[in-house]
This record gives sequence, structure tokens and C-alpha cells, in this order.
Amino acid sequence: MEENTNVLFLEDKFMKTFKYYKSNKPKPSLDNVIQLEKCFTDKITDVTPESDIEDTRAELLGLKSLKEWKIFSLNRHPGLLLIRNPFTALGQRYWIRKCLEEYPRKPNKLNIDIEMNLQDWWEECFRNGQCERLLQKKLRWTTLGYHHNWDTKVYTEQNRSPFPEDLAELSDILAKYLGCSSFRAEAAIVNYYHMNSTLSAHTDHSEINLEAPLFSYSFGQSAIFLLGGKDKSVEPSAILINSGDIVVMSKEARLSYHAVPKILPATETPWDDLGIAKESSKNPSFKYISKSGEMKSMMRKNEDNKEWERFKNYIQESRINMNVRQVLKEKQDCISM
Ligand SMILES: O=C(O)CCC(=O)C(=O)O
Ligand SMILES: [Fe+2]
Repeated sequence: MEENTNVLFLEDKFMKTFKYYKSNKPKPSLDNVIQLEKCFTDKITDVTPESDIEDTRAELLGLKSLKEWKIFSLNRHPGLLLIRNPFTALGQRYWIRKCLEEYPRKPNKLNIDIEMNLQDWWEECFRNGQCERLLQKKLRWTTLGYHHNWDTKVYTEQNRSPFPEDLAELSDILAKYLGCSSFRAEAAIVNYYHMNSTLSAHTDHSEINLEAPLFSYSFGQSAIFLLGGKDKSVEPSAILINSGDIVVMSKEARLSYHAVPKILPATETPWDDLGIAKESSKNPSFKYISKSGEMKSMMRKNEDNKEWERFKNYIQESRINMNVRQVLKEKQDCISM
């Protein structure tokens, strides 16, 4: 009984911090926001493994050599890992374009489905030759693979589409690097944020497998990401997430409360900085991608600034987050009713 009363009166520290960072007037101070680019040695630890292991698939999926990756853990939050942008500029362009041009196509599900039935949202946005900004701004999420059911929070076989091969491959490279080689990408939410968008406090607990990590890839404008604990009485840490950064929620942090109270203009635009790309000589064997030849041309297509322009215009004032999960247990192959 006593315990219950205590719980009732626990302060919602998460909400307090959320409101602080969400505020426009006054603007929040960023002094306590953890930034990977700056020296926050009391709050983060460099846990980059000392290994020379390469993955020949990395380059074709838009990733830098694994030897160049930098990975950090948060001292207050065991299980939370931050990988500082491991993507090449061309890689950033590839994933941004995928999230706009391809992933919102049917049979994938979109938040706007309840309002209108669009086969191809991106194409529809440019149907009259010019950009339909209102329609463009309406897209807030797309779901892939096992579709997240926002009402029941239950995944079912009936509510499932093929998971994109390229995103499964990307997540497989990451999982292998982190030593969780049994990881399978089976569901994803792609979130689209505009400069005034927020995502409120929640935990992701609908997956049957809660031991598998969750991979969160961000592109475009920056965000303040809040990470708390098992309940909202834990004061969250605030982390600045920049384009290309990957957040891994594993172990204790897998079920922690988190939120995005603020989108901030990016101070750097790594998708712009194309160097002179040399033709890749690698011909890796893929685990999920069936048409490996197409992968090369899809990646290089975005070197053409004219091809890239529409996507560039979108990402200049938006943030995209691909939130990838494993749904099933390691030896499970479907959800039985
Ligand atoms: O946008 C983000 O960084 C987080 C998204 C998220 O938490 C989710 O999709 O569950
Ligand atoms: Fe989440």
C-alpha cells in the first residue's frame, strides 16, 4: 500500500525535461545536451572496438569502412550506444531518397492512409510538375515489414509486407559489427519530422523479442533525443543527434522511455559533401539483397545533383528517422494466433 502511494506521487521528471527542450520562448540552453563532437568525457565513453574487421558490403550500402566508425556508450544508460555518422555523403543521399521515394509506396502503410489512398505518395507530391508542399508535409510515418499497429500495439501475420532488402542488409552489417549476428530486421517505423515536430515520451515494447536491440538511423536536420529509464520519474539525458548518427537501444536501455522534444537546424549538411567517388571494385555477397548490380547504380544515381535536387529540398527542412526492430524470437518464424 505504502509503495503504491509512493508511485502515485513520483514526479514526472521526463515530462519536465521534455517541456524544457520543446519550448521556443524561452529557448532552451544546450549546455547540458550531450554532443558527440564535443568533449563530454564525464557523460560518455568511447567504446570503439579495436579490431580490423571489415565488411565488404559496407561501401555499397553507403557506409564508411568499419575502421573509421566511432562508437560511444552513455555512462548513465547502460545498453545505449551512439555511433557517430558512419555514412558516406552518397550513403546519406541514398537512404534519404529511399525514405521519400520508395518506402512510402504501397503496400507499406502511411499515416495519411486514413485520409487518402495513395499508391505512391512521393510521385503524387510532384504530379503537376511542381511540389505539393501541403501533401509533402502530411507524411509523418511509414511502416515496413510487420506493420506497427498504433491502436492495438500488436503485430500480426495479416498486417505484414516484405521488409526492404537494403535496410535489412544495412542492419545486418551493424548487428554483426556490434556482435549480435542473430539480429533480423523485421519491422520498421520511418518517422518524418518538420522543424516544429515532436515525438512524445514512449517505450517500444510491442515486439515479441525484447532482447534484440533496436536500431535508429537519423538523417537530415538535427534533433534533441531524450533518454530516460523504466518509468518517467527518471530524469532523462538529452543527446544531440546529427545526420547519419545511429542510436542503438539494447539491454537495459531497450525498454527505456525516450522522446524527441526538438528539431534543430543542422549546422553541417554531410549529404552535400560529395568527394570524388571512385568506382567501387567490390562485389560482395549479400545476405538479403537479391539484385546486387542494381545496388551500385542506385547508389551512384544520386551523384547527379539534378537527380538529387527534390530530395535535397525536402531534407533541408526535415528530419527522417528509420527505427528498425526484430519482432520474432531467434528460432521463431511467424506469429501464431
Ligand atoms: O526519431 C527518433 O529519433 C525516435 C523515433 C522513435 O522513438 C520511434 O520510432 O519509436
Ligand atoms: Fe521509440
